[in-house]
Amino acid sequence: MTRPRVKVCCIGSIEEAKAAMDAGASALGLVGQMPSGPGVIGDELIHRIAGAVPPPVSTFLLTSETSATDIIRHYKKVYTSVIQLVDKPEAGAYEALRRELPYVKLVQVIHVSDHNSLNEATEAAAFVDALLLDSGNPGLPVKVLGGTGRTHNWEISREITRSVTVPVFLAGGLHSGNVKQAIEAVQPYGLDLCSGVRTNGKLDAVKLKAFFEAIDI
Ligand SMILES: O=C(O)c1ccccc1NCC(=O)[C@H](O)[C@H](O)COP(=O)(O)O
Repeated sequence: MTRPRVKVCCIGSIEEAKAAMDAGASALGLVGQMPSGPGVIGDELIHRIAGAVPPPVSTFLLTSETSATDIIRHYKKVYTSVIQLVDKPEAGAYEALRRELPYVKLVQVIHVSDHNSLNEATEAAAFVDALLLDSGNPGLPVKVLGGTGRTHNWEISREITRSVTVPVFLAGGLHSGNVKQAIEAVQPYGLDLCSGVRTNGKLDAVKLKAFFEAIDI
């Protein structure tokens, strides 16, 4: 089994970006305005961090916008290499994003809850460069779109990775103690995590090292 790529999310400073890259991260997540969650930073800071990251490492803007116009407006404040859509986009948005931003990679988050998530994933996979399976709940009065620290049903996630041809990242409650089991269960292309490598909201070098050691297979 090859080692999955790792995206360290909720990066809050250039120092955190460097620490994550030094530990072995292939990608960094930069969380824009969200209805809730612990990892949100301002667009000006996202732009600065993205500008400081060298080319082999991807920078993901996490946006909760759902219309193409608003997603493009958000992107044009930060200029990351990837846009991660954490909510379901409006009809026609993927096509408009491809037309307007043909050089930007798109990642769609699927909040895995039940077997409908498989349909949602296969539909989205036709339009994007990768999927990211997470544990949020967009159905709540105040939407929860990530950063929950909770795992979800990995059997459904495994079904999704088997069914789609695009790369799949697994997220939601991953940490050094459960990541090996998660890789075996889901066999994802990549892993994404936020709270599992943080203490009191700050990136924790000890947890980060333990996480990369745990996936050193
Ligand atoms: O962290 C947030 O505030 C957040 C809010 C809304 C969407 C995404 C958010 N975080 C970024 C991520 O994509 C996390 O890496 C992912 O949800 C996994 O988080 P965790 O379960 O804490 O590892």
